Amino acid sequence: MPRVLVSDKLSPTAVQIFKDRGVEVDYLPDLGKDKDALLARIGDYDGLAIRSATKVTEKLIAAATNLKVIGRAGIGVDNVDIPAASRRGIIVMNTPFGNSITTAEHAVALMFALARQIPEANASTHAGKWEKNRFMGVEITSKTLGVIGCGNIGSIVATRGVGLKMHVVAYDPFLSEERAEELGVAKVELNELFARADFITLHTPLTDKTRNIIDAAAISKMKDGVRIINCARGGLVVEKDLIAALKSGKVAGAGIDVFETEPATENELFGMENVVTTPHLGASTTEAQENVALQIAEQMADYLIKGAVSNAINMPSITAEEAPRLKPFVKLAEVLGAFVGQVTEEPIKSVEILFDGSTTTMNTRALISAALAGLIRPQVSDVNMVSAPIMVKERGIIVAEVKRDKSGVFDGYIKLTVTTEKQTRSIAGTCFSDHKPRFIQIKGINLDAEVGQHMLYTTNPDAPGIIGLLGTICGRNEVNIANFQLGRDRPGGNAIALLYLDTPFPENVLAELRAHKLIDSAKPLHFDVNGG
Ligand SMILES: NC(=O)C1=CN([C@@H]2O[C@H](COP(=O)(O)OP(=O)(O)OC[C@H]3O[C@@H](n4cnc5c(N)ncnc54)[C@H](O)[C@@H]3O)[C@@H](O)[C@H]2O)C=CC1
Ligand SMILES: O=C(O)C(=O)COP(=O)(O)O
Repeated sequence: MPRVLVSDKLSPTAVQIFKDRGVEVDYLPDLGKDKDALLARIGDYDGLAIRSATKVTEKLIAAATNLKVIGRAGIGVDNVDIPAASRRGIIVMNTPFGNSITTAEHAVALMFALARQIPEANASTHAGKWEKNRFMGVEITSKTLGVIGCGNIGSIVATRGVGLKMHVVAYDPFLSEERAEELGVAKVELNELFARADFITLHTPLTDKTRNIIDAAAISKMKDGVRIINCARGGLVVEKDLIAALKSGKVAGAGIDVFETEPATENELFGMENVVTTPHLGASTTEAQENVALQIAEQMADYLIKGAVSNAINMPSITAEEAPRLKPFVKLAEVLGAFVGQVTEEPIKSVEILFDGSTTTMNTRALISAALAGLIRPQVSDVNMVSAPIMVKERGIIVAEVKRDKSGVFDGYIKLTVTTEKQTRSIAGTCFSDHKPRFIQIKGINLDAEVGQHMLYTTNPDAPGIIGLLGTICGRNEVNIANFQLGRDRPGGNAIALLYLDTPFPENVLAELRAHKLIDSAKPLHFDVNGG
């Protein structure tokens, strides 16, 4: 039974779902804050369910020897070292929509709180001061709202702004003109947004590109008296620059939910009159927490129990519906990769994966990941569909995908072509209705070979005697041949033989075989035909 640790505070719904789905679960909501205790226990778990308090560092991942999936009950995954997780083959998934409305509403709430100084007025009224003349707000109607990052949350904020009769301008390099029009916002460049906005709200993920997007230089381009709202991530705003601008009056107010360092218990922003702060509450509503807890538990259980992948950051999605059709082709892609990976001894420069006919309509991203995993497994044993693309990229290997209409007798097939400094190798295969992978072409030579756990691959001149030679050697060494396939490019030309054996071909007989005049090369191959 797979075992999951919940190390942040999640709705009890998650725990119930894990139990109902047959996943053992430990709910330790404070463990995420205790780095050492988490490190000591993480090795016991197949899954880790978190929010933003648990920091999944490279060190934690190294200790997580059984971990297969990290589930973020929420959106931002900047607290997870994704490259480290990917390298270890651990899937990282989130719930990209579950808390977006709630977070957008929090941004709007902070905008109103700033415009009407509600927190200070509230504190003053509670203190019995009745300072009616101290508080003078601004209307938001007809003001310009600048949205930086117009994805799920930003676009909800934008439409709320439109509904509140604001002029909304948005900066997002990935926002299309059509989508902007649909939302009723003007798509602008960042400097124009700075120049025009009365309120600026941030909704980008924290990445190397967005870090410090609001610094002193950016603030200097803004209108005097601008108000800034950050419900995304602390690192987007340089806090010391914001504080200086608040002190000088350049920025009239800031609504800050997220901080450079969290938990934020000491911060110069605290106590400033024109600053409204909340302790990372963007996602904290009953509705959102119910949504994200339910979703992450279902997604993690789906993966751990059925192998279905949804909302993964580092792996293509595989739906529960497509999984059965895709599975044999994932295996096929993997054995094609494994074939080339085992016969290639020099560094690989590029890989082309061609999808022909019916395979073009499949989840080719998943199939490419599987082919790459098979390809590099002979060099890095601990690799899977999650880690293969990143490892291939780290090795500087260029990967190309080609799709084409049905071109031959097969309904569809996959062809892998690998180029090294010395040569180009290709292999093609398909699956028939028995769902078993078959090699249909090697080095441009057609054949029809079942894939077995133990195989022997030889290249040889097309000449009489090869079958007898291989049969005799196998017989003498008590290796039973389950299947024997031959192919050649032309009579008397280049030929190949592929033997499917019941046991591994003995290593000590290889030298003898390779020395024979009928053999150009001989390579024992191993395929994981049952796993995965
Ligand atoms: N305060 C809180 O409790 C919460 C905070 N968040 C934060 O909000 C962020 C945004 O969430 P979603 O809208 O769901 O993400 P999303 O991925 O739907 O949207 C992000 C948008 O930012 C855009 N973007 C990326 N780089 C950019 C750049 N350099 N400049 C401008 N735009 C850029 C993207 O094109 C995308 O449209 C999350 O990454 C998370 O960090 C999310 C939920 C709750
Ligand atoms: O979903 C997100 O990105 C959030 O920031 C929400 O964080 P939380 O789950 O409340 O710790």
